[in-house]
Amino acid sequence: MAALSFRLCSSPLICRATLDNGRNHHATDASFIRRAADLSEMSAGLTSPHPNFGCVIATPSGKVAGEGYLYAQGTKPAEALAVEAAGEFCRGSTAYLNMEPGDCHGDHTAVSALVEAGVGRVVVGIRHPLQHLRGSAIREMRSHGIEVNVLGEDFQSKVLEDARKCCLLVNAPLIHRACSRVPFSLLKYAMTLDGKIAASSGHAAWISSKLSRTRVFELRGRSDAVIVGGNTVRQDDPRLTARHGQGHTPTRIVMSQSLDLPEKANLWDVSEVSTIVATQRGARKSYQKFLASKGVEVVEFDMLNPREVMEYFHLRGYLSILWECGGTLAASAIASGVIHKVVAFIAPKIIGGSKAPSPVGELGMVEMTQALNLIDVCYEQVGPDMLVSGFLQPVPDLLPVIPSEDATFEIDPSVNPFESSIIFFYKTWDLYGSFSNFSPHPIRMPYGDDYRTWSSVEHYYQANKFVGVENPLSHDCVEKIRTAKSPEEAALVGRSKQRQQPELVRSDWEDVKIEVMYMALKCKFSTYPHLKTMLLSTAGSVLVEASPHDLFWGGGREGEGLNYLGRLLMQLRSEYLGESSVSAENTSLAV
Ligand SMILES: Nc1c(N[C@@H]2O[C@H](COP(=O)(O)O)[C@@H](O)[C@H]2O)[nH]c(=O)[nH]c1=O
Repeated sequence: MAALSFRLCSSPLICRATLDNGRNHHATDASFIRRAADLSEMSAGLTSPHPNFGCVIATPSGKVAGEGYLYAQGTKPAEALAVEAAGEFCRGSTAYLNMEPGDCHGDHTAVSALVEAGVGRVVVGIRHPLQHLRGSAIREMRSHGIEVNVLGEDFQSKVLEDARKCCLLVNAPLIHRACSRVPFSLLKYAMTLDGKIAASSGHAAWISSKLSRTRVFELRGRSDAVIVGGNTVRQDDPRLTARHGQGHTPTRIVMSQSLDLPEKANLWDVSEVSTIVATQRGARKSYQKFLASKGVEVVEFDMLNPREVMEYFHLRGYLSILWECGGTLAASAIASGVIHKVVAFIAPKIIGGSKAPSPVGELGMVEMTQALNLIDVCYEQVGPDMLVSGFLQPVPDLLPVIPSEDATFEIDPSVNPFESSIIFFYKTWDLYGSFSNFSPHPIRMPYGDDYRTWSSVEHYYQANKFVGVENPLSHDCVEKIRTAKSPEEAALVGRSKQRQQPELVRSDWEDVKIEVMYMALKCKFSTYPHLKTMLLSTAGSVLVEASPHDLFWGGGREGEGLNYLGRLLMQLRSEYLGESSVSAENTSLAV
């Protein structure tokens, strides 16, 4: 902008004014984009990690008219919330988004909210990192005549570059998901000034201060899972809970080749939060049975190494993992290239001990020049401790754009990079994410002799477990689920109640659950024409819910799952296709 005006104007005074105006313009854009990035993280710790969206709507005079952020996967988009808050001030305003809209493939709620509100200009921090969503919302907004500027594309400046960096950081997990097959992993440890994570006896309580450990609880609350090795379980008997009093508690993962683990451990108490043990295939079958009897999920791997385990949890839709392991596992994870960021709490204390363990074990480096240098290092004092954090791998800026299926076909028709006969879907941000029961598509379903609206299929499905049971506690469950603020909260309540108080569940649930799900899907896909179109567009392909651990509704890790969700969607699709072929026949007969 400034460059263009400089070329056109003659008097230096005007140029300066225009230039300054351009710079102010940038400063304003940068400050609102940074605000949107901050907003986008507001749900951290409340819900499980999801794509972070924040939206600030500013009037032409630079006043904030409305703000919003995505609370959880499958809830109202940030843009729609900001438009609601801004009301009539949206007309002619500018909307600032940390990231291009698109929590759900094929969903237009965010863009239509901005278009219908009469927003005049949109500034976007970064394009959506996922290939199937990247660029479509920007194209759609421009097609409605909205001026859309993307930082780093339409104009550059230092202040804007810094704002753009904030947008990259708040969605680092999603960006890493877009271009690697592992979740974003953060290695955290606390060590004494002389580099020990425990005394030589193994005693470690406590190295870092209470304030630092509170920060650790926050880090846990921002993670899908916290992972430790067997040694940590034996030494510390940790709980690994978030203990920050907010909503989200991460799954605990133990990696143990031998399953040489104690019978009694805090991690085997899964009443509040689940635990998964990753082990070598065939290890200690009797102990695996013991863990299963405690409600601990055991996942076997042919090769138990950090990359295999991380690729598996990537399939489970995990975005962020916190490694709180000992030095041996930390070294193995770093060597496997799965650690992206390191967070070290350094306490001003000396413990000594030639055998005292250090944070990172053997990496095979013999010269200091081989040391791994952190990038974007931050230093922060936390109480008496020093927090040093930085990236082992930079957040990829310009992603290797994975060519879409059509683009690949154009390049070389003989190459068929995608198994087009099978369509996998899982998280709402995945391709065909709208097929997920967590997608933000409210449905109106018959309820008793009335109708009720449910925020998602998941809300409706979970509530139905407790319908028709005399026990007043069952009615409470239905209400608690119906009013849950997100599909994930509805699932959490439904599943934990079913596990803890099975007597509250309707006696015929196992017989009716498929029918309940089918009715909900039928309502969803007939309520939203674009979803029905998307479903019909998959004709000829097998639909599989790519959940590697839900072996009833999902496809399972090696296809061993029953995939009932995929089956019901295919059944619905053929019903629609049958209808449309019948109607096409009628039409042709009518001609
Ligand atoms: N000793 C030590 C840490 N130890 C880490 O915390 C785990 C215990 O978690 P929890 O049982 O939830 O309190 C332990 O297994 C180890 O991974 N962490 C820190 O931030 N600072 C400390 O000084």
